[in-house]
Amino acid sequence: MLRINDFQTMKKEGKPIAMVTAYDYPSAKMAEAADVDMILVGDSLGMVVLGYESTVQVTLDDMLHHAKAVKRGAKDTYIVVDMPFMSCHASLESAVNNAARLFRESGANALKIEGGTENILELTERLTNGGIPVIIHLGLMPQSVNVYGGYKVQGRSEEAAARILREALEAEKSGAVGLLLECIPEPLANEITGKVSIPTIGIGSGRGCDGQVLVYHDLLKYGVDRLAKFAKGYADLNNIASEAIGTYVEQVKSGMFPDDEHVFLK
Ligand SMILES: Nc1nc(=O)c2c([nH]1)NC[C@@H]1CN(c3ccc(C(=O)N[C@@H](CCC(=O)O)C(=O)O)cc3)CN21
Ligand SMILES: CC(C)C(=O)C(=O)O
Ligand SMILES: [Mg+2]
Repeated sequence: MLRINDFQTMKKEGKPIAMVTAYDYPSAKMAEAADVDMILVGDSLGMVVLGYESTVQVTLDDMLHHAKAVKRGAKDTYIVVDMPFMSCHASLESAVNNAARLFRESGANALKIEGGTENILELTERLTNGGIPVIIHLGLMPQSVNVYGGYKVQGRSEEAAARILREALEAEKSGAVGLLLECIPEPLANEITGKVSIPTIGIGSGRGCDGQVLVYHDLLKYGVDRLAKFAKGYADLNNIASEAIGTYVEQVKSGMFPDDEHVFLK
């Protein structure tokens, strides 16, 4: 299994980091078999696995349930788990307790937290001091979709770009072991990547990040109807799955299944 210092070395040597999300035992096994460098148990599971409108509905117990399954499927891959909606905002004390529980019970290698506010950076310092590696998620933070009024590229204005750059530098100072940059313009992601010594993993943030992450169900076109501009489908499991299930239904109805091969004759 790769460790956090390996990812720093990959950054230094210009070797891209490949990360994919996984949410359960089979997706984790597939990701590990494909030799991904890191798995993210993303709170996007609320949307692509549970069918919620956004990630806002996802709870700490949901994250634990899925993260444990991922860990069982990928025992030898670096696993990052998302802190879900509002789990870090009630108070520093409850945030520390929530993070400690998710980290301890999931067996994750690091936690990812959305936000670069002073409170989140203070939390990052506390968790780091306590032994929990933190990845800070900046740019488009899906848990704030109701504040933005939609999933929109962030950091397009000069002021917003300057703020995100400052948050990135402060996150590094607070001890964050990595940055997740979501949906920011490529030049801003490149500037951040050049100015921090911790690895940047991008989604919708261009070619210059130290690594890339894609949502499993987007990568495989599985259960999602429409891909965002930045996502790339490398397979079409929607068609494969619906054709296979359709054939099964036809064969049951026509009496073709089960056949001799699939019954116990005695
Ligand atoms: N299936 C899936 N893939 C994801 O990458 C993903 C999720 N779900 N759920 C949680 C968040 C939400 N994400 C999203 C979803 C949509 C856009 C989107 O449609 N963006 C517009 C940008 C419009 C603009 O501001 O110019 C796009 O056209 O891509 C972006 C990020 C990323 N995450
Ligand atoms: C989109 C990625 C970065 C994420 O946070 C998730 O999958 O939840
Ligand atoms: Mg997430």
